Amino acid sequence: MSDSAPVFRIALRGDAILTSPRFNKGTAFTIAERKAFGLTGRLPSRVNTLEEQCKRAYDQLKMRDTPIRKNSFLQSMRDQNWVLYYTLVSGHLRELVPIIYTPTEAEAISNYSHLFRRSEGMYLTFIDEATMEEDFLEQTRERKIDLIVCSDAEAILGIGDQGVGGIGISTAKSAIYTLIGGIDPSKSLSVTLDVGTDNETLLNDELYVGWPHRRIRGEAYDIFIDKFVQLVRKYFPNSLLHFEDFGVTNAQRLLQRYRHTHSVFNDDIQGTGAVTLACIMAAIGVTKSKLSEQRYIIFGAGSAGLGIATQLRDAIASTENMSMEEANKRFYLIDKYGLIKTSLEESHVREDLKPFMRPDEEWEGVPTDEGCVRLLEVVKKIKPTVLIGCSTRSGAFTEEVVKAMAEGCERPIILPLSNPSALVEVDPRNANEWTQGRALLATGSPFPPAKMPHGKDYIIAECNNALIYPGLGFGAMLSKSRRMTDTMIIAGARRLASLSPALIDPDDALLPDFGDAPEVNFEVAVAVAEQAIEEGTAGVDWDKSEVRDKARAKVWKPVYGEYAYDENGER
Ligand SMILES: NC(=O)C1=CN([C@@H]2O[C@H](COP(=O)(O)OP(=O)(O)OC[C@H]3O[C@@H](n4cnc5c(N)ncnc54)[C@H](O)[C@@H]3O)[C@@H](O)[C@H]2O)C=CC1
Ligand SMILES: CC(=O)C(=O)O
Ligand SMILES: [Mg+2]
Repeated sequence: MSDSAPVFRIALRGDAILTSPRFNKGTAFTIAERKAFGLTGRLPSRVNTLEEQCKRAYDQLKMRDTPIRKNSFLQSMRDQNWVLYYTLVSGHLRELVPIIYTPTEAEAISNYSHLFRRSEGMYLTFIDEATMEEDFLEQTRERKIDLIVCSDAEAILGIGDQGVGGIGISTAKSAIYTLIGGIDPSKSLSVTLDVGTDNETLLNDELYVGWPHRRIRGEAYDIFIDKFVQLVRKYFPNSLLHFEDFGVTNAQRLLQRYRHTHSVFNDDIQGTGAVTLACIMAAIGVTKSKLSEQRYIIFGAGSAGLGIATQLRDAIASTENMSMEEANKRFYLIDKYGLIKTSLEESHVREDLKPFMRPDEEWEGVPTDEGCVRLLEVVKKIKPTVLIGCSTRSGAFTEEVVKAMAEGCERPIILPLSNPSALVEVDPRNANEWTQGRALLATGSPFPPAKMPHGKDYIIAECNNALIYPGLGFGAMLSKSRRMTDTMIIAGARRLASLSPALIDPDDALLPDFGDAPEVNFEVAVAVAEQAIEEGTAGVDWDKSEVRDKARAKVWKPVYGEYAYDENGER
């Protein structure tokens, strides 16, 4: 990964270059550059190094006393100077990722209209559908875009419909692509698809900055989304289109509709499935068992729950030579109406959940709550080895549930994945205590370590899709893959699992530390690109042995370039 300064010919002068986050260097502009770009009178005399700027910025950040104030400060820095922002956050990844991403970003998004200072990314609004192409081109003309992250904001993290505030998740996910995946920020685009909101608080808020209208659904919604996807395909046919936090009725449907014609990725389904698969592969390395030998309860059968079930099922079927039907039988999915089983009303079971439906006969005689078989009863009956939460239901894994599970297996694998932190199904420190340190744990948002009975810290791994999606995406972009295939995703998950600290010490974290996420994701990207080449989906004609060096050369690093003024240069 070369740190040598890139050279740019730039057509911006004066305030125009100072307000360009891509090219602004602030007090780091050299004397020669100040003269060439008309900046001498616009900057104080001293020229700072990037290191000095970072020190000053970090001191200023520390003066902000709450996570949300730190989040606003960092957002404003990102609007001003990308190199400084990404250098600062990269230097303090473990401390600052929770500020720019979950859990703090959830608070920023839910207060979006009140915290609003300036626009970021692209806002495509339903009422402006007629001019969508012009609006799209206004921001993308003459740009080379490799990555588009979009959200319609119907299911942001675990906090539901956030309307136009969804731009916050698109920009946060894009920033993580850069920080962890090494994607050049000038080649990514963050989009909110504002199709209205059903969030009453937002609809009644006079300061709401989005389109104050109920959410558009049905055919009109599909036409709007399709228009956007076709623009992406027309102008950036080789880009990766990342879908984030769509509602459960649209997420899987849109993925299936577009994944065969473009490189499309749904993070909540595929990214979450992949990171959870890696986490469980690491956990069964500790318990010395196979994926197919587990009994899985997935609590919360929405986008993430279905994505996890599907990813695990596919991995069992493909790596352990088992039929899909047989592999499906390892899973027990639970949603609001209890266990997904055959006699549940049709309206309570989405079509895509049907392969995982349990037969009624299996549950005869099991106590129900108005006909619903609840989590505790399922745990008691099937004695799960793996319990995964993606329900947004804080505290659902009660002491009784966790203890009942621990009675039935030596090392229960418990992954309460709901975000943000306040929605976690069980505080991992409680789960650790209730199982006398036997549980193998990971969460969706960061948590402090738990204590093992012998006094050692047990590090709670962060099983968040951000630990893998930047690498999956980078691997697909690097190999110019025409599709993001399931086998590419499994290759990335395997590589991540192989880096688990628990494989060396069973009492260590199930997944690598977030502080190591850039190196880890680099490995994931290499695995994905190698797989794309092997299976023929790659658009490059490299040999697999070349991938690592090609990837190194492509990683974007936050370093100031050397600038020369050129009226025909970049803007
Ligand atoms: N750790 C990670 O990487 C990820 C975590 N998540 C988290 O998972 C949660 C769910 O996200 P999505 O699947 O995108 O949302 P979703 O809305 O598609 O799914 C949530 C599901 O939970 C169900 N549910 C709600 N209350 C329940 C209850 N009392 N009992 C059982 N099920 C219940 C809902 O009916 C729905 O099917 C969120 O908190 C989200 O932040 C999502 C994606 C990635
Ligand atoms: C992590 C993530 O994608 C979510 O919570 O929705
Ligand atoms: Mg998400």
